[in-house]
Amino acid sequence: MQSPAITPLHQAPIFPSKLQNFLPKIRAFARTNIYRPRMTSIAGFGVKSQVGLSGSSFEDDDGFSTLVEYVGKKGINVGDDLVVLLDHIQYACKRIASLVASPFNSSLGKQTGLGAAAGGGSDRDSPKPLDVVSNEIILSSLRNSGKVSVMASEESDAPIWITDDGRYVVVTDPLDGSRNIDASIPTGTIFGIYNRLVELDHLPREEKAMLNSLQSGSKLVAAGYVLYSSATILCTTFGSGTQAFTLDRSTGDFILTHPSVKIPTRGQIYSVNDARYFDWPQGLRQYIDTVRQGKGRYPKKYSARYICSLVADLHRTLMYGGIAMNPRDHLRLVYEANPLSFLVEQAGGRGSDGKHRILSLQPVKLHQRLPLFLGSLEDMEELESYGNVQQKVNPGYEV
Ligand SMILES: O=P(O)(O)OC[C@H]1O[C@](O)(COP(=O)(O)O)[C@@H](O)[C@@H]1O
Repeated sequence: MQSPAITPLHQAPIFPSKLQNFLPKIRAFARTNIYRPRMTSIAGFGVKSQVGLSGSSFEDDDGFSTLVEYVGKKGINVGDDLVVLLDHIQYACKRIASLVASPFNSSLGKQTGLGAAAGGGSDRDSPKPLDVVSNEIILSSLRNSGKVSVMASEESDAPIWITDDGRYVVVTDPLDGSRNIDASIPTGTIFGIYNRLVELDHLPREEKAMLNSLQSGSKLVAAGYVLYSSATILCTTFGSGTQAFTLDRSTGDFILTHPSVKIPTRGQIYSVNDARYFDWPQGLRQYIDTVRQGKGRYPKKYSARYICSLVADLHRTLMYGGIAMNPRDHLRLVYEANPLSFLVEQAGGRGSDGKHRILSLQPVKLHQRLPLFLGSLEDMEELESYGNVQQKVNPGYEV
């Protein structure tokens, strides 16, 4: 059977085209007629008190705040340019959410050798079509925002220069975990936002694109991930706490559901690909052996959870505590480790390569890989006390 024709990306609607014309009416109807619980009752979060903006006018009449309202003038006011950029990023992510949930995604998700054409380097896993499509969706949104000078993505060998006067630099993994997509396992988009370094404006494009993308994570202005799972959740930070918003499919808005996310100081869960045990260094083996027997500083047996989808494993870790780790040189510093470490730190946790704080590392290559440990403060301290936890033996795993 022939695969269905794919709508060109820039034309692909979030909602079916017939519905599109009625969207304003549907939204108005949903706002007034669909029962929505008061914010204070959602998931047990007392939104108004936790967010510190109690009763502020960025909430609508229902006491709800959308992402755009939250970052806008009546909310935390991150500045008009960043609001516009964020609005375009969330739009792109809604399109990706729709794509990964599409009945046609399994035909898109197969390896087709598009990797080389899309600029996949031999050093990296060849991208699958869904990665490529997601990349194009984000690139098109960043272009349309008019606010971005450079986009650096997992899917391109080199950063893409977009416009000279864009104020921001965006680093992104457009669709992490896409290797799991055929099994409908959660995936995610990761992004980080830097200011453009104006002092580099005089350099040739390629050079300034690369140098702008290799900024240290400590310079991030904002970062976030979007989890595509049973709910679509956008979790973000602007350097003053971490907030999470859940997509309301009836209106298409991201609603603030998890204000001021705080990772528990200790969890009872470790998240790692256990099959690599025999390639782990002594320190990591000892740590895992200890906590799973309940013989660590916290005298309870730990549980293992591993989805093998970084955003999903991290989201669970933020909610329940513990450590999400990949001890081998696999994850990327620039567009995975840095944005996620910024988020975790802003939620009160720690991001480390097993030896150093991630945000203190100076990237030297765009697709630089490293071991990554993200989690609760006390768990991270205990892990690092075991010394050698980085897996340096990294044989070619098939899956
Ligand atoms: O094979 P491992 O070491 O378990 O790595 C799995 C990790 O790789 C990732 O799939 C990212 O790698 P890719 O970008 O190459 O798919 C993460 O989502 C996941 O956490």
